[in-house]
Amino acid sequence: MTSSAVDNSTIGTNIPPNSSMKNSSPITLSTDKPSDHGVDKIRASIVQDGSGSCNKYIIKLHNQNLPGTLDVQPENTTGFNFLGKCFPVDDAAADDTRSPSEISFDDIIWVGNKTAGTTCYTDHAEDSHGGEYRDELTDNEVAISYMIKSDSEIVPVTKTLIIDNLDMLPNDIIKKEAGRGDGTLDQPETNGSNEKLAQFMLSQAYSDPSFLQRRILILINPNGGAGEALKRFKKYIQPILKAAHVQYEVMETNYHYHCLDIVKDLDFSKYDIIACCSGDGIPHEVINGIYRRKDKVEIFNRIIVTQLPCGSGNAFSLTCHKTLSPSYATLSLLKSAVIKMDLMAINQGHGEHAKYHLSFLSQTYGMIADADIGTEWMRRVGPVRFDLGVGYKVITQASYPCELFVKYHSEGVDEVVDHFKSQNKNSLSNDGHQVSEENFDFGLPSLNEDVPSDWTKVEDTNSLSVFYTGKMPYIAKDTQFFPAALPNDGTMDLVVMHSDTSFLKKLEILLSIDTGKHIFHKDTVYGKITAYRLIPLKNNYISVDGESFPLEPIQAEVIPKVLNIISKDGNFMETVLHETTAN
Ligand SMILES: Nc1ncnc2c1ncn2[C@@H]1O[C@H](COP(=O)(O)OP(=O)(O)OP(=O)(O)O)[C@@H](O)[C@H]1O
Repeated sequence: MTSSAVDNSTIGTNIPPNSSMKNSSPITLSTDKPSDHGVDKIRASIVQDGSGSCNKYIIKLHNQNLPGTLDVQPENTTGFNFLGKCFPVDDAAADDTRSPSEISFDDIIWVGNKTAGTTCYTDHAEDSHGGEYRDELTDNEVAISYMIKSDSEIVPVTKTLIIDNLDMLPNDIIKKEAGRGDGTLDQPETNGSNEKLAQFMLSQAYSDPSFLQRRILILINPNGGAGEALKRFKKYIQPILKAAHVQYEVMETNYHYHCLDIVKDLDFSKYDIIACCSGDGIPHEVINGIYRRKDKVEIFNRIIVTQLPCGSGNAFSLTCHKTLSPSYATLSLLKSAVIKMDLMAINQGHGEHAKYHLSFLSQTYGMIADADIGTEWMRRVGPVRFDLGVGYKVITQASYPCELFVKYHSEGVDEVVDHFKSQNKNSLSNDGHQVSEENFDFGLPSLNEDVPSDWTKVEDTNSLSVFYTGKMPYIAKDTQFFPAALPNDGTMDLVVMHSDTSFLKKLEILLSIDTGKHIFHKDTVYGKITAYRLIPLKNNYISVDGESFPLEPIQAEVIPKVLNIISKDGNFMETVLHETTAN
């Protein structure tokens, strides 16, 4: 286990943004000379951002550009391919428009009133902190760590800035000398130290600077991502955590389901965030490990669960951090606020054999489960095994008979779109909802009883090819299986497809899943449901969050707002419905 301690003496607390800087323009005072400490110092001004970004200020550098692109090789961090579509690197980097002559507060991850060494990323994460060189800075100097682009990822650097326009900062940050009567000011001074300057800058960098106090447990599945997970952590994630001076511990999983054992005995009071450096399998285990504990209510109410994408399937990160890049996801972890997410309670067996699990992502039976779990033996051919599996099943018109009952919330795509429009804007903020024991008294009937009368039997399930329910819109990159999925609207999304749809139409539907437009196809059943029961009638597979579950009757219901997750911009990744319902 490795750990890194927070240095509270150099981390500021929240200062409400002060409006006294409105309409200010940069004024360069050129009073301080860069000192000869051997630490790079950059002259800069804090100015209002005219670009229309959410941040009020940016830092303009004088006569010096940011370090150029660092020589770090990109990793392939993609999820699995879907029908031959392969995207080797994440789009986040392609959309990245950092300027070499300014620093956005969005990129600043740490501000200190003492230097913390000049940090430059190296391949060896342990070295990336630089020497712990510390030095008092003068009144208008601050040390910052910020992110710069490096190929398809971002990496942290630490520099000292000499802020040249202190007189433009809010009044409570600096002490301006009494006016000389002519409306002009003498050279401004800070209130005795640069601490408030650092705090002010931190309040611009973080919507809530207390995010830096969140204690993180990193769970790494070293086997994840074809054995690359640990390397990805060390190369892309750990340097950022260190540069941000956050407190974290690292634990590795040593065997299948080890995470369940870790969580069983974990002292959760030591952490605020559980960050899974893995695929979607480890978050599934963390959530179920918590569910099995007696103190689950207390834990669910306090702990945040997130993923830093290091596996082969990283739908959690893609949906919430909106990226498959470990470094961009880590930046999102540091900066983003918490929202509540619904989970799904899964039941198999009845009476004394009844078993319950929680699912955060999806459940599937039919062609998708067959192409995923049924091709495990082809694992060595890589992610393309899934494409081959689906292709084969489409060509052979494979059907997966079952009985299916659902409790509809919105039936058909039109109702779903109406619901999405009404909910998308107002269901997202964290309204302080608290989980209670009642949330875990599931309302599902026993599996040996009939379903309630307000559930609907889905027709033609003898020719079912796909049954898929999910809580997150993306199941992989460019695979918007559930474009109407919302974090906490109390529903899960349902897709059903049939094998007797013609080959060409089926292909058309499957090829439009990348844009989410398959839901508008008349041969796709799309709805929002609050519960379902599926009775499989064919020897096949059931997959829950990508894990193989017993092939036996299964039922599920939504448990609203159980899980604290970190979500960039407070919402799930945009889908086709954000475009079609925008106005
Ligand atoms: N050290 C380990 N050795 C073998 N399996 C492990 C180990 N640690 C965790 N696991 C198991 O690996 C499975 C997959 O984990 P995860 O989702 O993190 O990785 P992944 O790369 O996305 O994997 P997959 O391709 O199998 O979905 C989980 O079921 C987990 O229990």
